[in-house]
Amino acid sequence: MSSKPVIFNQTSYGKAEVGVLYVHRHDKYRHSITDFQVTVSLTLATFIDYTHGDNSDIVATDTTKNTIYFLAHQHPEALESPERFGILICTHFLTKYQHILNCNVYVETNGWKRAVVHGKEHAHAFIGDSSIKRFTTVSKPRGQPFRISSGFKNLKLLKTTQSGFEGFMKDELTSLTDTKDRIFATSATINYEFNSIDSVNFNDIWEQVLRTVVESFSGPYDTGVYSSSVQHTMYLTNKRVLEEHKIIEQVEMNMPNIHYFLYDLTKIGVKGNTTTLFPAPLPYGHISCKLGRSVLAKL
Ligand SMILES: O=c1[nH]c(=O)c2[nH]c(=O)[nH]c2[nH]1
Repeated sequence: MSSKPVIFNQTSYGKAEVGVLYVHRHDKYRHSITDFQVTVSLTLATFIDYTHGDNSDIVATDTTKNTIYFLAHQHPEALESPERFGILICTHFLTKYQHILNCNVYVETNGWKRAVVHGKEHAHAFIGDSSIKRFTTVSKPRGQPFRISSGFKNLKLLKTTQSGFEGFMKDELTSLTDTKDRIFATSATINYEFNSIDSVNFNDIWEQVLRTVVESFSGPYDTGVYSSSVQHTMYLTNKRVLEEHKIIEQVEMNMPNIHYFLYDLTKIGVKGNTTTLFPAPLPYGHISCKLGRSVLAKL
């Protein structure tokens, strides 16, 4: 039997879902806000906390929470994007404590839009934009470059035509029939990984990726574009993201196929219903696609 000591290399701990609301006061009445939810996870070089109940190396999760608020207060310029704030937090912990081997920061943003009053954007009143959620994961192993992946979740998309599903495998258990025209509804998630973070404008990239996902799903504003499957639409979207942004190394999408079906009105004597549908209850089709730059080059 080997006498090698057991190596723990998978430990991490920290503070989860720390809510930070920062008020940027431009003047007495005109303000803007940043609203982040931050989770920090640290990995230590030592395991004495786990193996011996010795807490002397632990940076308390309470201290981690205080640090998040302190850094937001002292460096509001870093709040311009969740990525910059993640970089700041990682840099702080790895600089201050040599026994921290890895810092991982996950930031989710809560979106707020200015309230519109009498047709004008309000100076300091906001409306919660609860649906689409921007997120990022910033991690920094000691001595290695930053790893950053970003994206959004919960982007609700629906189109009423230009979607079909035909030619799939049929066997004795198949009941689905081919269709050239169906509703395509989803709640999209995208997560893209950067290959470099030098002089990246994270906000611009995020806006552009969002635009690409919406355009790729929708097609031209008047005729749209035909989707032969959720799979194909996702692949084309990922491909476009990689083609448009050389700084993105790989991209992963998740597009559940949320079903809407025509309601059967013949039961109550109405024939030829083509307009009135119901959202099908669970289950839904779960479909994902990850595409890396090196794979794309070979296709
Ligand atoms: O776009 C689709 N992909 C599938 O794999 C699938 N399976 C299914 O039942 N409907 C659909 N639609």
